[in-house]
Amino acid sequence: MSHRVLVEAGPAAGVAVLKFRNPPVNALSLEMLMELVISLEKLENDKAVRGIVITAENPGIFLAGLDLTEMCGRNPAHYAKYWEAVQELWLRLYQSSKVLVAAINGACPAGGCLASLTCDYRVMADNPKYTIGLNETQLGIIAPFWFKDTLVNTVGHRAAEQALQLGTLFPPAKALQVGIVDQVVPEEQLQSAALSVMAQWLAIPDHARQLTKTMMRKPTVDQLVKQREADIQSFVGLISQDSIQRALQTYLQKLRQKKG
Ligand SMILES: CCCCCC/C=C/CC(=O)SCCNC(=O)CCNC(=O)[C@H](O)C(C)(C)COP(=O)(O)OP(=O)(O)OC[C@H]1O[C@@H](n2cnc3c(N)ncnc32)[C@H](O)[C@@H]1OP(=O)(O)O
Repeated sequence: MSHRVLVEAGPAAGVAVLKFRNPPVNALSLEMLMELVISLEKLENDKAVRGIVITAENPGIFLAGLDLTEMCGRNPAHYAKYWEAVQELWLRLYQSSKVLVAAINGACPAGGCLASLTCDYRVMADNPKYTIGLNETQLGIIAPFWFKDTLVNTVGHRAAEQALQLGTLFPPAKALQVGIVDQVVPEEQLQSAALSVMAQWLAIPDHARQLTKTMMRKPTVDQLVKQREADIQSFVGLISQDSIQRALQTYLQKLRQKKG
């Protein structure tokens, strides 16, 4: 039974809707990652499902990214387990044979942006409070190579380099201009727009679309698969450094003090 992920049958045949519901901000905790992987595996094995719309149950925050509390003050074994789960989610999403459409109905920083970038198409609600991007450098950390490659595959090298170095969080219109999202629509039309684009993608024969997707994504997937363990060790080494721990603690404190 999943608490943090809700899967519903969509209004159209062959379409499921996967909703994030991990209050307060839909951060990707270890439990949330594991529930997502299980839900995605079930959907992947369900032949009746051809497409999945991915969204947040409550508008406002799509996904707040990785859970910072999983990366602060823990031991190396925990960091390793957490990072393996992050890798697993990315591999499931990026290699999914289904059509994935992200209906971005809230803030979408870092790991949230990465999850949306694994989808085949991104529709974002036109709300200036919502931003999207890989903002890792703003936290004093570095996006791993497979985060970077997923962005490069979406927006090209120059735009990705600039966005990554600056850790830019783009509001909807700018995200559309850069190509991080494919469509921006009024907030109340988000779900219908996602279903409409899903129908267009499902009009293509599955086998041809799936083989094309694999052809396009395989080199990026292979890069991580062949050095998965080394990538875990590299993460554990970096995240355990005092300077990185201090940077993350400072960032978390700033988030907490924002309210006070
Ligand atoms: C070094 C080696 C390489 C490492 C590579 C690691 C890659 C990391 C990628 C990531 O995903 S890092 C995480 C990046 N995420 C963010 O920067 C988002 C931070 N959060 C926000 O900007 C805001 O919280 C929000 C999502 C825009 C929502 O704002 P809102 O005003 O609605 O809520 P808050 O009051 O800010 O937050 C409520 C509550 O939640 C806590 N929180 C927020 N984000 C996270 C998070 N990502 N992880 C854990 N906890 C989070 C926040 O601290 C508040 O907690 P409190 O105890 O209630 O004060």
